[in-house]
Amino acid sequence: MSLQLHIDLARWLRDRLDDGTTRELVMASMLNTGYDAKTTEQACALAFDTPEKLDDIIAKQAKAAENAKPPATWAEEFTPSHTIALAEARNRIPADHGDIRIVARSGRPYVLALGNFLTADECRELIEYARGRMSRATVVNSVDGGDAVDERRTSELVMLRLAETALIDRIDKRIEAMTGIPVPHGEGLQVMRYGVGAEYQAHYDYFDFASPGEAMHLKFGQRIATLVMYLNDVDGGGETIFPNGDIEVVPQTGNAVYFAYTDREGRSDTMSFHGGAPVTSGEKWIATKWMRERPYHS
Ligand SMILES: O=C(O)CCC(=O)C(=O)O
Ligand SMILES: [Fe+2]
Repeated sequence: MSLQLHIDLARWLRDRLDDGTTRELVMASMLNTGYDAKTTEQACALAFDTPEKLDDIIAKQAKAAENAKPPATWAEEFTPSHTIALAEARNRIPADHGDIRIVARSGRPYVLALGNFLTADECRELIEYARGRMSRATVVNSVDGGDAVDERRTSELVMLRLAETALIDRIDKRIEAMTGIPVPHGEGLQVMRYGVGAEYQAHYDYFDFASPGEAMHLKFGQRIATLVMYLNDVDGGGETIFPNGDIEVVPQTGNAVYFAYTDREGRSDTMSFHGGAPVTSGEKWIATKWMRERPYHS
């Protein structure tokens, strides 16, 4: 049986071949990010022993992704399983720290740009808390050192636990109050820092049932919505982009972007394809909350 590689993993493996990362490091990195031993073994055998097959997969999957259309049975209007009900009727959402403002809306992809989700003080506190805890986001890159090619891929991150600090608890509860998605459905906040040139290539946040590397994540339930909070002003670039909707959200301290991508029947919306554009000047700090269809934490 041939291995089905998710396009993101295939591209990542291609990049590691290009930058000369060793097989051992690639394997360590995959295991570290949660791939099981068998998938890791098979993916590395494919990439390192038969790179032409890897390129073939990338070419085929890229084409398939381009052609991917939502199923014909979908209504023209996407109805996410979770919307922020208040946001549809009003321009402000009262919260514990003041009003969250709706800055922009899109029906499909379902996207809300939000102002004042966090206060400037909260952003500063979160950055300071995360700064000393950032891990080598990708083992591979940090070993390669800081050359320009590597830097494009390098973002540092830290996963924080629910209620790890009073501030994190407050933010998680604010997200619950705004979205109606209970705190235990949320993964721990992830804080990420991008330097100049760093980006997050366009992707789906939901997991692909067809991909063995991702299927394991589904046992904790599918992701249904994401909130990306911007913790600082970025001098240049770093927009969150939704190419299918031609939407760019500019990162600004305390603002956020919420997007929901699962309909009431559990189907994930391909229109939610999105990424973080390269930072061209300054740095970019975000905190991301991914939310699941059912409790992720028990
Ligand atoms: O960096 C961004 O603006 C997007 C981040 C993102 O897509 C994610 O954290 O899932
Ligand atoms: Fe994302």
